[in-house]
Amino acid sequence: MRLYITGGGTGGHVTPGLAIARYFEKRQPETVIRFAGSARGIENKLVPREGYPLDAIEIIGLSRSMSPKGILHNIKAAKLAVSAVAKAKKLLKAARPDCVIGCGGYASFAVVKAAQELGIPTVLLEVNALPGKVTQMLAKKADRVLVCFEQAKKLLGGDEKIILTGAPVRGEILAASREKARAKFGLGENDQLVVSFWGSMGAKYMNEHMAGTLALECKNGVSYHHVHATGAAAREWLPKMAREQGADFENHPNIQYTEYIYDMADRMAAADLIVCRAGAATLGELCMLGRPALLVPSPFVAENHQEKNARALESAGGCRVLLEKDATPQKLYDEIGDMLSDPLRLHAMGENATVLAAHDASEKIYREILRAIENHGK
Ligand SMILES: CC(=O)N[C@H]1[C@@H](OP(=O)(O)OP(=O)(O)OC[C@H]2O[C@@H](n3ccc(=O)[nH]c3=O)[C@H](O)[C@@H]2O)O[C@H](CO)[C@@H](O)[C@@H]1O
Repeated sequence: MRLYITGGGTGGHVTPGLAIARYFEKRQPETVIRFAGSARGIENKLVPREGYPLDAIEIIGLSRSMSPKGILHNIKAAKLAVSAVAKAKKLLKAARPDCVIGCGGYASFAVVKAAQELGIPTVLLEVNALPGKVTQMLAKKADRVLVCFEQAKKLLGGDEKIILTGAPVRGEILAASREKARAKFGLGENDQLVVSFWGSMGAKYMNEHMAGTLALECKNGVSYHHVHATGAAAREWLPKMAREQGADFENHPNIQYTEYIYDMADRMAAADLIVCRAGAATLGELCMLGRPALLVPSPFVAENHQEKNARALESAGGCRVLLEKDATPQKLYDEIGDMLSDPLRLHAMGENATVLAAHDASEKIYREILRAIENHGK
């Protein structure tokens, strides 16, 4: 079996692909897997780390602006899309996959489009409640469209090749043990750990606020541990900004920052509270691990879909939602303190989150990919 998995730009389009790859290898160890992504996306860090070959596709997203600059950008994007499809065809002819799996992002558009033109079976995975543009454009010719929300199924027309599987969660998340993870980080029974990050890429505005929150924590000498992932863009300026506001990290070794949390499964499993955005992959992980969260949905995503994701978890009692406009440094600090002050309530919140976990998603996805290959062209 040969699979070609494509997706990228942000982690939310890469980690589900990696989860599918790992699960396929578990079920069919001889599977040969390649990835394709955009030339500059986060997949260039994440995919090689997992030991898979990654082909780069030169492609850029469309601008929503109708200014002369926006129009010029879109002309360039359209030209690149044409050459990206041609390049993807060459890559596919060399890789000869049995199926191409598209997990979203512009690079996946080029590869899935090329596969459809070459007559190779294609499966799309749409992790969001509101299907993205790439899914909308490619769904018609795909052999299967796998979705994670009922709402997405309806919005895509609801025909029988659109299948509700749930989001695949990385194997490390499924295997994580809270006890082992807490021992790994040297946490005692009464130690509390807060883990925060703003999606796979960081977020400028929320990172500015988190700098203030970290400064408040340092100044007030909080008793809990806090690890914040800045994302690549804020790696340099966030700690500087926090220091300017009085964060003396050296004297408060409990308060730490890092560019990216690579051992997220252990960090999440060990955490008493997770503070983050409401991207689909992240929410799937929170539910699978049953961890309580304070969610600050990004308001800058298509049709505000993160708030919809977050409200679904909130109505199950699995998180607290704080809108970005209200998430000042002081408010974040107060909410974190308030949530940690009631461990029983936090525990109940984590338990509530597990109700939304899609435990059999990977197996369902595996079977649908096999069916797509088997029934292709019939
Ligand atoms: C701003 C934006 O467009 N966000 C979208 C993007 O989010 P984003 O790329 O942030 O995606 P998700 O929240 O879905 O996934 C992030 C993934 O990165 C991991 N992670 C993150 C930070 C870190 O330091 N370490 C780490 O391992 C998380 O555990 C998770 O597995 O794709 C998602 C899936 O299409 C969408 O729902 C989001 O709305």
